[in-house]
Amino acid sequence: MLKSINPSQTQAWSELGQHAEAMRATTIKDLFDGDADRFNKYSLQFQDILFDYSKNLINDETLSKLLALAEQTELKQAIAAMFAGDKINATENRAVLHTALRNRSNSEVLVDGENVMPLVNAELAKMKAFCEKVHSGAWTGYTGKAITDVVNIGIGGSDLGPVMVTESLKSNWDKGITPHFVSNVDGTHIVEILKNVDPETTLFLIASKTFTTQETMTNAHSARDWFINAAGDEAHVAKHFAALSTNKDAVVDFGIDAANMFEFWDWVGGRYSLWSAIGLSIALTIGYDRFEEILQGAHEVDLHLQQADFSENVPVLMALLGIWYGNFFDADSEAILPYDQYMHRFAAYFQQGNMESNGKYVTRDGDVVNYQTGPIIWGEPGTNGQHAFYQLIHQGTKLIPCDFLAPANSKNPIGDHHPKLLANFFAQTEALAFGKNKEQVEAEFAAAGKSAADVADLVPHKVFEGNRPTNSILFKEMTPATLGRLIALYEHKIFVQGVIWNIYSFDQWGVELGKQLASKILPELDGAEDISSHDSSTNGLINTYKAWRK
Ligand SMILES: O=P(O)(O)OC[C@H]1O[C@H](O)[C@H](O)[C@@H](O)[C@@H]1O
Repeated sequence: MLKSINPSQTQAWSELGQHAEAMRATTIKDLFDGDADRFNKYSLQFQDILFDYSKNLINDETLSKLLALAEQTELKQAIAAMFAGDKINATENRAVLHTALRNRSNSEVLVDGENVMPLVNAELAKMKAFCEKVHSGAWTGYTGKAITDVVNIGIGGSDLGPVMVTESLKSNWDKGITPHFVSNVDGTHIVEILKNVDPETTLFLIASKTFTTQETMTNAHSARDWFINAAGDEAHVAKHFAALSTNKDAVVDFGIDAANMFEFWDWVGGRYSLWSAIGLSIALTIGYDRFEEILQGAHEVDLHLQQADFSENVPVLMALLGIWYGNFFDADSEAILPYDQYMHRFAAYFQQGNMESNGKYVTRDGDVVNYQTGPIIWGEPGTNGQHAFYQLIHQGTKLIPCDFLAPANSKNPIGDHHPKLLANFFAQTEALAFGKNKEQVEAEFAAAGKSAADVADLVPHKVFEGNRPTNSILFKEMTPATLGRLIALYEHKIFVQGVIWNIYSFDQWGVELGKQLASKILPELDGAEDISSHDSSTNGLINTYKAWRK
């Protein structure tokens, strides 16, 4: 159990409040003007990743107060508790040990007195053996052909991680396997995927921690029906369906052989499960060895979180910077902007990671918080975002701290695409921080031969205030280990923030009510009679749907 400490009652919090007032009087530009060494001071290199946080509205005093907040909210103890297998997910009475899944040191990790590493290692060995069979062609479909396509059927944490990782590592798809992902209960999703795969050479992975999720079970049954219809015999299911789950009974009830089940455990949260059997679609697509490299990269970050001084601890600094803006400057969202087309689902992945973890309004004591918790996360790959929503980041009325991410080396270095891409990354962070003041705008007009009087009306529209904070995360190139590191950095940022905000980051009760109401409404959609059991809006929507449906 984590101790309940209200961060807003700490000494550090009130000092940060006063300090934030003082910092409003300065700008990022002033801070750079006053310190030629600012980049060296406020950037860190972790393995092949450069984390530059110098373009933030912070100074040494800010950092020392933020670090004091981490201390006063007992972050160190919370980190130790998580890695030790304490049941820090108290509302579900569970340990939080996605870190054990990637514990490459194989040191003992105890849950209820039992070392879980033998379980983790056995499951990894099973995944490895399975990948080898599929890749070598030893595992065949019902007509003796090798597998060419893998369809992962899952949603939320059983979908977003595998989608994001396989996409990010697309340059490593060299095992002859094409992955597909079906998540939405909208029939369109599975129908469109099934159009492109051949039952003889397709393997379905039914990915669900609980194996009860409505969307996944519905899609799994439709896939099974489609397959049996083509194969003509239920006995062939064994060669084409595997399950990734914690719920053996439900897997067997569904008709999947327990031998084709890859297991994980209740101490792995869904949105932290790509490191587990849920990662099987990743391992099948890029190869098991590369999957292990992802685990290795994440493990390095796990050690860094535990061992590095907080002042040099990348996920801790990321978390503290988020708290600085969210709690002391009222920022309510953060943008994640990867300048890497392969990372196009990275922000979407961390929408679940952040918003399901830290979208909580009660403290660990059950009291309503008196401060902001988790931010809204959003983002698209650069440069597309630049031509869509950056206007608001540059000149809107909202403060939006942004993370810019990019590889120094492209997997597709054609022509001058990559220098152009990175020039945009660097230019955007520069523009956001330093802006363009009135004098600069006027000087530009003057240089173009325009008189001050003629352009006076236009000048305010062309002024960029700047002072928009960004983090820059530059890495050498996208490799499986690098991706593992990047994901783990963001995961631990979320954890650190949840600790400081005194909330439970590893449950997700907020998604339950909608599910319950949907299962109540589903039978009401049968038949033609009008419904009157809800409020007038819900009744009106249901009854109009019934009247309109063909
Ligand atoms: O893996 P499953 O049990 O099917 O759960 C899939 C997803 O659905 C739930 O509603 C949760 O909100 C998610 O955290 C979870 O990842």
